[in-house]
Amino acid sequence: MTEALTVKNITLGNGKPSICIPLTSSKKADIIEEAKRYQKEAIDIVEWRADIFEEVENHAAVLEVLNDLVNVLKGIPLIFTFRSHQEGGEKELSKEAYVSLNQFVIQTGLADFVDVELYQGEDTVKHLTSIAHLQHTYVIISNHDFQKTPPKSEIINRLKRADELGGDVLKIAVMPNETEDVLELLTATNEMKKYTNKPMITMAMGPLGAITRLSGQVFGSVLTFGAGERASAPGQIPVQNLHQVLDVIEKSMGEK
Ligand SMILES: O=C1C[C@@](O)(C(=O)O)C[C@@H](O)[C@@H]1O
Repeated sequence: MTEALTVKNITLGNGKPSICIPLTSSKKADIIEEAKRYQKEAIDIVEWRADIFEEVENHAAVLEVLNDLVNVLKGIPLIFTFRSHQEGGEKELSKEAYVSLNQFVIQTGLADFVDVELYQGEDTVKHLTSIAHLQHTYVIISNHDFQKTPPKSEIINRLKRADELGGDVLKIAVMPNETEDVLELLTATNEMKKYTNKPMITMAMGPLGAITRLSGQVFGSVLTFGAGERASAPGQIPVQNLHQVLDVIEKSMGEK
C-alpha cells in the first residue's frame, strides 16, 4: 500500500492521481503570468522547470521568482526542478553549480519538493536529500530516458535505488519505441509496489505512452504531468482532458 504524502492541501497517493503542471517560460515576468493563469485552474501541484529560466545561474534572480511564485500560487505546492540536458532538460550545469543551485533553493524553504536526478551520483543525491530533509522539503529522486525503455528489472532497480538514497517520491520517465515498452513500464510500476510504500511517479513519454499518464490509479503512479502553455515533455495531455479521464477511472474503480 502506498503511504499517502500530504503537502499543504494536496495528498499524493490517495486514489485519483494528482495533476501537476510545469511552468515553462524563460523570463521571470512570463513565469509569474503563467502561474497566475494556472492558479485559477483545477490543478494540484506546479513544477517550476528552472532549467528553462534564462537567469537560472543567478541565485538572486531565482529567489525573486520563488518568492513571487509562492505569493501567486496561494497554497498550491511547488516542485523545483532543474532538469539537466542529458535527462531532457534545456541546460547543463557543472556538478558544483547543480548542487549549489539546489542547495540554495532548499535553504530558502520556498519549494515544497525538489527534484534531484538519480544520475547526478550517489554523493550528490545523498547530500541534497539530507539538507532537504533538515528543511522539511520533500525530495523527488528522478530518472529519465528519452531514447528507450530499459527492461523491467532495470526500471525497478532504478526506483529501488531512488528509495535507498532517501527519496520521498520515486520517479522515472522512459521513452517507448513499441507497445511492449509501455507494458514494461506499467509492469515495473505495478511490481515495484511490492518493494516500497513510497509514492511513485512513472510514465512512458511520447504518443505511445499517453495511456501511462492516465492509468496511475490502476498501476501505482500518484501524479501525472499535464501540458501547460507548452508541454515540458513529449506526450503530455492537456489538463482538462486529464481531469475528465482520471475522474472516469476513479469513479469506475469505486464501483463494486
Ligand atoms: O520529470 C518530469 C516528467 C516529465 O518529463 C514528463 O514526461 O511529463 C515532465 C518534466 O517536466 C518533469 O520534470
